[in-house]
Amino acid sequence: MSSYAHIQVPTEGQRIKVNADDTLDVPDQPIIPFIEGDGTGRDITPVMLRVVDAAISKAYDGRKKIHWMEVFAGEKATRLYGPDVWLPEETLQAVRDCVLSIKGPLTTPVGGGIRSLNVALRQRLDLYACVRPIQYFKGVPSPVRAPEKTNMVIFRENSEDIYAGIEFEAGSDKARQLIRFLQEEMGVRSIRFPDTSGLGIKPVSREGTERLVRKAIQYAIDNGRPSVTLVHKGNIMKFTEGSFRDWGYALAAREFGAELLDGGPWMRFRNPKTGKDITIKDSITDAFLQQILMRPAEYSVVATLNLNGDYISDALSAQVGGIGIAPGANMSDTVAMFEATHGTAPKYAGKDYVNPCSEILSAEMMLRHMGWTEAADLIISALQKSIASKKVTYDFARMMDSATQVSCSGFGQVMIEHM
Ligand SMILES: NC(=O)C1=CN([C@@H]2O[C@H](COP(=O)(O)OP(=O)(O)OC[C@H]3O[C@@H](n4cnc5c(N)ncnc54)[C@H](OP(=O)(O)O)[C@@H]3O)[C@@H](O)[C@H]2O)C=CC1
Ligand SMILES: O=C(O)CCC(=O)C(=O)O
Ligand SMILES: [Mg+2]
Repeated sequence: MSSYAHIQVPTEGQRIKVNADDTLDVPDQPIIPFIEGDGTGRDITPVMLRVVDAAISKAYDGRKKIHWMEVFAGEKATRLYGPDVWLPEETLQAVRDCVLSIKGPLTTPVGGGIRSLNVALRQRLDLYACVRPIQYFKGVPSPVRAPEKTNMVIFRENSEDIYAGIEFEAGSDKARQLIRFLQEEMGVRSIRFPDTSGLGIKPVSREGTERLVRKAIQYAIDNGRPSVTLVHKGNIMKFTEGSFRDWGYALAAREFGAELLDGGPWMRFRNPKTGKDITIKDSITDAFLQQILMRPAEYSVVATLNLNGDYISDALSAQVGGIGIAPGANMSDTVAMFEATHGTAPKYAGKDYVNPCSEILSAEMMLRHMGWTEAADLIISALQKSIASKKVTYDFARMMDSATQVSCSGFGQVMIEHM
C-alpha cells in the first residue's frame, strides 16, 4: 500500500482486491478505511466500529477481523493537513486502494463556503449509484399506521443533475455572461428577473441514466423484487427528467427484454432467476411523494435522479422511524463507500446522544456486500432484540410508550449485549 502523510496503515491485514469480473476478493483480515465525520460523526462512528467488531468476533470466533484505517475529510482533515484541505488526495487514494470504506456525515455550509465533500467524494470516485434501502424493523415507532408496508430500495443517481453543483451566483460576471448568452444566442425569454438571478445547470445524460437504471433492474432480478419505478418530474423538465424516464424504459426493453404492458408506457419482463414478472413503471415525483404515504406496498425498487433521490430517501425513512435508522451506500461497479443517510446534526454533536443505527446499518450493508453474512445477520438480530427491549436513543424513546432512553454509546452496548 502507498505511504501516506497522515494516514496510519495498520501493521496487519490485507487489501480487498477486485477480480477480472468485478467480483471482490475479500481476505479474512481486510484493511477498511473509515472517515469519522463531522458533528455527530464523532459520536456514531466509534459506536459503529465497536458494534461491527463485536459482531465479527462473535460470528467468526477470531477467524475474521477488520483492520480499520482512519482516513480524513472535513474538519478533521483541515486540522491535520492545513486550513484549506477538506478532502486530501491521500484520502481518495486510500479509499480507491482499499475498494470498500465507510464514512460518517460531513458538514456542508448553506449558501457560501465549501461545496459538499459528500458530493465531491461521489464524483471523484465515480460512485454513481446511491443505494438506500428503506425497511421497517418491528417495534420501531413510526408516524404512519402500517409502517411494515414500506419496503423499498432507492437507487439514486449520484453523479449528475442540479446536485452536481454547477452554479453561478446572482450578480456575478459569470451569471451575467450566461444570462446574456441564453437571451441573445439561445432565444430564452423566460428568465423572470435576469439582473438578480443566480443560475444552476442540470446535466442529465443517457450514460448516467442507463448505468443507474441497469443497476436498479439487476438488483430487482437478484433480489426477487416485483417492480422498478422510474421517478422523475419529466412533465416539466422534459429533456432532463423526461429523458431519464425514456432512457430508462428503452434500456429495460433493449437489455432486459421488457415489453409494453397494455400499450405502455409501463413494461414487464420475466425475471430469469425466479420466473416471476418484474414490472417497469414510472411516477411523477410530486404524485410519487403522496403515493408512498398512501399506497407504499405498490413500490419496491425505485430508480431516480440525484435531487429527487435525496428528498425521497429522507421522506421514506420517516415512515420507518426516521433518518436515525436509514442506511446507505455509494457504489460504482467496484469501489463502494457506505454512509449514513443523515447529516451531522450539529445541535447534538459531541453529546453522545443520537441514534447510531444509520451508520451501523450502513456497515451491515458493507458486511453483506463482502459476503460476511453471518456478522451482518448478527447485527440485524441484535438490533431487533435491542428495539424489543425498549432501551433506545432519544428519537425512538420520544415516540414509544414506557421506553428507557439510552445514549448513543449506550445503545451500541445494548446491541453488543444482544449478540
Ligand atoms: N451524507 C452526509 O454526510 C450528509 C451531510 N449533511 C450535512 O449535515 C449538516 C446538517 O444537516 P441537517 O439538514 O441539519 O440534517 P441532519 O440529518 O444532520 O439533521 C436533521 C435532523 O434529523 C435528525 N437526525 C439526524 N441524525 C440523527 C441521528 N443520528 N439520530 C436521530 N436523529 C437524527 C434530528 O432530528 P430532531 O431535531 O428531530 O432530533 C436532526 O435535527 C449539513 O451541513 C448538511 O449539509 C446532510 C445530509 C447528509
Ligand atoms: O452533502 C451534503 O451535505 C448533503 C448530502 C445529502 O443530503 C445526501 O446525500 O443525502
Ligand atoms: Mg440527504
